[in-house]
Amino acid sequence: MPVTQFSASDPYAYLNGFGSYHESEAVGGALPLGQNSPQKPAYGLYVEKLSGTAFTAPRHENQQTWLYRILPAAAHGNFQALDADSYHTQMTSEKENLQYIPNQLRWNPFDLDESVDWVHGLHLVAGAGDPTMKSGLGILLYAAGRDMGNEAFYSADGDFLIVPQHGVLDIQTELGKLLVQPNEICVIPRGIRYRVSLPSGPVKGYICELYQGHFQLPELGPMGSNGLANARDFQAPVAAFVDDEQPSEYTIISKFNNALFSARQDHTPFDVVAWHGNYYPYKYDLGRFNTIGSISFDHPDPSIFTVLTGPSDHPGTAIADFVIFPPRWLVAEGTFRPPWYHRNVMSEFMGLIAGNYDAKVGGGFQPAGASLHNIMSAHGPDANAHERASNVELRPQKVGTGSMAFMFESSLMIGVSEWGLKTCQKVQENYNEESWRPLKRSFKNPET
Ligand SMILES: O=C(O)Cc1cc(O)ccc1O
Ligand SMILES: [Fe+2]
Repeated sequence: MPVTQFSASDPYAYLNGFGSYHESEAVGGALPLGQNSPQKPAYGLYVEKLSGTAFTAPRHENQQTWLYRILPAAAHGNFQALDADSYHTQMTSEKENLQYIPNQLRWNPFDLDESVDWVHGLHLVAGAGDPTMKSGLGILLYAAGRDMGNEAFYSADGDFLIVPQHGVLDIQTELGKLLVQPNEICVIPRGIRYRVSLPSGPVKGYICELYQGHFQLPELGPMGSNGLANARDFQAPVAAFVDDEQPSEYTIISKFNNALFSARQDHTPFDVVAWHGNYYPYKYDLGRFNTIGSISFDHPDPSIFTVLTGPSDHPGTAIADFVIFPPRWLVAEGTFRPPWYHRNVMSEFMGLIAGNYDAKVGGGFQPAGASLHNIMSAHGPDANAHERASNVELRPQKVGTGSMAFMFESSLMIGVSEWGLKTCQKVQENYNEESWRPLKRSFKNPET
């Protein structure tokens, strides 16, 4: 029975820091000193480089990791396309385009599916752009109830930002293990192979796949050098490997232009004994977010709640911002405290991990549900929330206790997949009618 060897006694030990240069070895002396690729690496390991940016990317953007492993990742058979009906990462089963519609959309909670594993539990619900052009993003929902077998999955399309809503993910990556539960998130950069087990039973949640660039921390501007998500709270795994002397059959599943391919190999892909670099998976506890808000008046833009941003080439304009609405105090004086009614030049896809969201008190936005307010689609508090917030006594108030809503906000127009619009059967037909039609005129024209 192969045994996983870790670099520390705790299999879930982590290295702290966002965008840091880390190194980790599960066996002392596995990392070469003073060079990356010695003629004879220690212990007969192979050296492999994993690039996260172009070789020539400027230093401040450059991301790469050197792996010291038992066999190189290249040692596998040819990839074969999987039957497209067996998975749900494409736009439609007929491979048609996403549908772009200006309606406000809201989904009832998505179901668990105990019959499938991580890979087969991925469902593309919405997106924009094209992984072949390295532009845009995909929004996926996952629901799974089975451990992956002797399999490893990677996406060549983009970085997965995973937002668990229910259940624990035990993620064995090439670089080590991550245990991720609701109210935490993790990012698995493209190319990194991993296998998901479910130690607490079925899981479901949301994924933002960034086809373009990588997630980074937002600028803090006049806020100064700390606040929001602090760099030291991001955690990368320590090196952990399986020393599998007997040949073992493994399947590698590749997500490539949203289609899935599989290849066989006769050795474990989780054989990285040591690594060093700044291209690695990481997790973050949303409870550590240092929430900042108005201490005078008016409702600030939700950008103050940005955890991570996937920038476009235009400064300040994201392909995907990951924004959270954590428990917080509202103290603004003389202010309508929930979000204003608005039309946004960006698209807003929202989900709810737990609790409720203060802008929607009608009950239709539930944990494991979602909403999409596309570019310039008007939205805001529902009639009940408006009524309450317009009349409430403005004492300091703690909102969102036990709650966590989030938003994937994108400068791109978001299309919805056939699965998202029809197959999932979760779209609320009357979202718009129930939320805003009940709003009454209260205008009293002083001229008449
Ligand atoms: O629409 C929403 O609920 C998200 C949102 C929240 C907020 O506080 C300000 C703007 C915004 O789009
Ligand atoms: Fe909004």
